[in-house]
Amino acid sequence: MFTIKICGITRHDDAVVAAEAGADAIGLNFYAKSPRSVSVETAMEIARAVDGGPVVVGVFVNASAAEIARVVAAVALGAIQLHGDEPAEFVNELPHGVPVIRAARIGAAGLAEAAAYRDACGDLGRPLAAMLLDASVKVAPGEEVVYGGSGHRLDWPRVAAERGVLAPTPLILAGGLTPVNVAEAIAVSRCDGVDTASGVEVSPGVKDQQMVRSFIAAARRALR
Ligand SMILES: O=C(O)c1ccccc1NCC(=O)[C@H](O)[C@H](O)COP(=O)(O)O
Repeated sequence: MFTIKICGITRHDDAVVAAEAGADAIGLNFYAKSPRSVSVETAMEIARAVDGGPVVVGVFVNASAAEIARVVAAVALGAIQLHGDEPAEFVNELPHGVPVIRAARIGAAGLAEAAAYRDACGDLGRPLAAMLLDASVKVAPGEEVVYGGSGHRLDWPRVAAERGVLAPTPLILAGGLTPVNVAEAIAVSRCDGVDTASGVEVSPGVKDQQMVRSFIAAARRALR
């Protein structure tokens, strides 16, 4: 569905730079606790700025189906990224005709859990458009779960070794990707696409526009 996604964009100009540099998708984050969260009004403005360009993906963490439907309609999102603890059955409550990407935080158990989730969505008649593989971050008891944007890397060789269990679902590698490591990440993991948030930033939600351009160019070369 897409191969290069720049996530956590909060500024109109960063979205335009990503689009002009050839991003296939941009991610707008609607999780209020994220430093990259945007209001629906800002999201509408950003989506208008890149109209006809990259797919605009809405990132949600444990939002209600009604809330997601409201945002999808207002912002004309091209895809929904579930990045929380939503069960597989939840996909059936989402607006029809909008592709769903599941973010799976990959820990010690590897990709098997993600494959079971993917299969359950298929059985429900709502196959996933892609699976986004993100890092799982250990937190101390009582601390907030880190759902995403952690800058932590996955075990790329392990992803490559286990990716077959998720075939033929497209795999988007995320977690700690930067302009410097993205080519190696693609070569080693053999994923179909890549996603980055913190790896191209000056500060959370503020993209370094040169890093965005470099990331996209390096990823594009490596994905050829
Ligand atoms: O970026 C966030 O702050 C975030 C918070 C909660 C859920 C998801 C979030 N980001 C979603 C993404 O798709 C990120 O690009 C992905 O987690 C990778 O982040 P990073 O390691 O910073 O590149």
